[in-house]
Amino acid sequence: MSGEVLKGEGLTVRDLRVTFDGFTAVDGVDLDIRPGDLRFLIGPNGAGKTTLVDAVTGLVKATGSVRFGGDELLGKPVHRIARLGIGRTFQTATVFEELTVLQNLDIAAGAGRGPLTMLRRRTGVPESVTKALETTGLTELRDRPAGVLAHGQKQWLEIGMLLVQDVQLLLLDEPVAGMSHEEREATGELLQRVSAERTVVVIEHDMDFMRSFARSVSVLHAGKVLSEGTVAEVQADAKVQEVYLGRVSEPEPAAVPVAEEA
Ligand SMILES: Nc1ncnc2c1ncn2[C@@H]1O[C@H](COP(=O)(O)OP(=O)(O)OP(=O)(O)O)[C@@H](O)[C@H]1O
Repeated sequence: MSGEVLKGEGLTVRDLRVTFDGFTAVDGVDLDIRPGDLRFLIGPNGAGKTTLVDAVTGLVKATGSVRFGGDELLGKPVHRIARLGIGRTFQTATVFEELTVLQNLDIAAGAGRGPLTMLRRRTGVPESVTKALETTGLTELRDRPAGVLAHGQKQWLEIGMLLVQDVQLLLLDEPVAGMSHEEREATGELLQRVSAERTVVVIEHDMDFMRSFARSVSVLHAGKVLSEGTVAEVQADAKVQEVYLGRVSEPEPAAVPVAEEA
């Protein structure tokens, strides 16, 4: 890097393991995600991507080590991990539909603050909220109820709610699922802007979206990291082609007759 100092903290995962009733869903994962990265986690269904994010955010028990900045996250409860500047979105948006965009952001900005501070802040729109509206492109829609927003706009609002909490590590679960092409492009550009100052990890199945916007990629398979690197590097990896990416160039299933069992 050219000596520039990126804001944000890196994520270091070592020998992470998550077991459900004897089944190992995450099986010794190591990850080094540097500050300012836009890392995509890809892999077939059941590879362990969501479980990995659950472990980082404290939703499931894990062994090994997950360090963010100077702090060990494993063993800490969910709310303490959140307070260290780690936030996530889920596959379905979780905004307050009856409240306006502004109110949703305002509530998120007030998270963790006392009622007196909240009252004092009522007089104006906090700068962090104004900035989040601009970053997410929702300024014009600030007084609309979140429930009337398009699917993509709700996802951007959720990302905005993480920004106003000054989250330094954003973990996003399939942020472009169900979005139109235009919404995907806008989301990719949003994530690039966000990751200029923070660290962003995206679980994704959309390979076109990954190719267009990932700065780095980790491929998970059966709970392990199968491959890691730039988009070009993982695409060129024969192991990846075999278990995952190769599928996109395979003939349609209909064109492959399935042999009848004798
Ligand atoms: N709470 C749970 N109890 C038991 N098994 C679980 C639990 N959560 C996940 N698993 C299993 O762990 C494995 C990894 O699941 P996970 O959801 O992390 O995969 P994923 O890579 O995110 O898949 P997808 O792309 O389909 O979301 C799967 O086999 C899943 O069935």
